[in-house]
Amino acid sequence: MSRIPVLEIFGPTIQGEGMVIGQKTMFVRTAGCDYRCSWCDSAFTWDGSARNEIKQMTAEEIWEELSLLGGDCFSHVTISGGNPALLESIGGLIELLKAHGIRSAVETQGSKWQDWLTQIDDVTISPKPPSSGMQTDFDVLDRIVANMLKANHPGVSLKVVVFDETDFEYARSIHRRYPSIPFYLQPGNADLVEANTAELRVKLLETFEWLINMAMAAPDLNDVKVLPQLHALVWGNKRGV
Ligand SMILES: C[S@@+](CC[C@H](N)C(=O)[O-])C[C@H]1O[C@@H](n2cnc3c(N)ncnc32)[C@H](O)[C@@H]1O
Ligand SMILES: Nc1nc2[nH]cc(C(=O)O)c2c(=O)[nH]1
Ligand code: SF4
Ligand SMILES: [Mg+2]
Repeated sequence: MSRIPVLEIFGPTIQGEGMVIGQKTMFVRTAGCDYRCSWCDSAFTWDGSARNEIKQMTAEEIWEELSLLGGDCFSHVTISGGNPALLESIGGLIELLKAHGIRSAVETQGSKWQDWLTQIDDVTISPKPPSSGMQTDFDVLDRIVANMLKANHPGVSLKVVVFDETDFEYARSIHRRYPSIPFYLQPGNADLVEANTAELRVKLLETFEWLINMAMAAPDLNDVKVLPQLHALVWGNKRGV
């Protein structure tokens, strides 16, 4: 039985980002990432700081935990990380969720392909802009987008986090490269240590407003959706929400 390294299972909560923002959902967060984004808000999934919390779980064990936590108050599960697309074993979990009538979503950066991606209802691909310190492998990203288009997948979107003007230009180039994919812009949270949510909200709303203004002035982004991290506005930098 192939296992999945799980760092946290939480919910029900709302999806705070992107294409299904506001959707009531459970979260399964896997351990491990092939990237090391400078501003990663989930660095504990890969920096070793939470290594003692990683549980190697079967799909059935994950389902049990989801049921225990969510009872009958959920019909949607979001898989995030880390990078869940590192794990072939997620395929079995998706099948099990489907068998229970549960819809699924995934958050991934578009650096790895898995066949199970086509089985997910809401697929968010989030290529990383220059401020992350990461470099996009466009051969891989092109192939992932092409595979999703070939599968006629109805629920795929691109979401780019933007911290500065260089990131904004990168985001534009992503939209230009894949014009048929619904495109989302998300302001970066630059203060991952602020424990005072009221103070964090002010900063997050300022960067949200900056990003709205940038997008409104860009004629090549007339179809873009600009969204804040809703969960950060509500719960701040708290983990497991
Ligand atoms: C923690 S990542 C996990 C999934 C996958 N590794 C990825 O990056 O898409 C989930 C989402 O959070 C976003 N994110 C991470 N750190 C952030 C930050 N400081 N501010 C805004 N968004 C952030 C990522 O860009 C991604 O869209
Ligand atoms: N509520 C909530 N929404 C989210 N959307 C993406 C998240 C993530 O960390 O992948 C996330 C998260 O951690 N919490
Ligand atoms: S790709 Fe996602 S999980 Fe990995 S370091 Fe970047 S933001 Fe964090
Ligand atoms: Mg998050």
